[in-house]
Amino acid sequence: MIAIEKISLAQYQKDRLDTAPGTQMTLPQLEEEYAGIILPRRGTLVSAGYDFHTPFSLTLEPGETLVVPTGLRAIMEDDMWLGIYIRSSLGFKYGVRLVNSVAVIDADYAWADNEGHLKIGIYNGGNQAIALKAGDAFAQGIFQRYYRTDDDEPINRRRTGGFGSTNL
Ligand SMILES: O=c1ccn([C@H]2C[C@H](O)[C@@H](COP(=O)(O)OP(=O)(O)OP(=O)(O)O)O2)c(=O)[nH]1
Repeated sequence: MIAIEKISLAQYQKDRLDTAPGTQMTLPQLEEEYAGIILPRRGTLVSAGYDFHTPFSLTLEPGETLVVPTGLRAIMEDDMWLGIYIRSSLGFKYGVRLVNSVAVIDADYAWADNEGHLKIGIYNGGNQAIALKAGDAFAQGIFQRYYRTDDDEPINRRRTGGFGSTNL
C-alpha cells in the first residue's frame, strides 16, 4: 500500500504546539486548521512529486528556520522511502531550502510513536522575507525504491521515534 494520509487531531495538536509558532491557538482554531490540511496531489499526469502545503500562514525572515508539521504521514512498502524536496520555485526565487537538503522518510516511520508525523524543516537562505499562506505548496514528496547490499544485516530495531531517535 502506498498512501499519504492525515494523522490524528491529537497528534497534530501536540506537534503543532511543540514545533510551530501560534501556541496561543484555541481548540476551535486548531480544529479548523486541522480540517483544512490538504492531502498532497501531483500537479500533472506525469509529475513525480506530491505537493505538500503548509497548514498555516507563516513568514520566514532571512536566516530563519521553521519546522512545519504537515499533519500527514506516508504509508509505503518496505523497500521504499519518500524523499521530500523544496518546491523548486521557492529555491530559485527566494533561496528557501530544506534544513536537511532532502527529508528522508523511512517506510517504518509511519508506525513510530508520533504516528509518523511528517515534519518539514525550511530555511530562508535568501535576503528577503518570504510569506506563505495557509494552503500554499512549499515542498514536494517523491516515492522511491531503494536497494540492499547482498550481505545486508540491518540492526534489528523497530523505529519508535523521529529524527535522531536511533542514536546511530
Ligand atoms: O525532515 C525530516 C526528516 C526525517 N523525518 C522523519 C522520517 C524519518 O523516517 C525519521 C528519521 O529520520 P532520519 O533517519 O533521517 O533521522 P536521523 O537523524 O538519521 O535519525 P534516526 O536515528 O531516527 O535514524 O524522521 C521527518 O519527518 N522529516
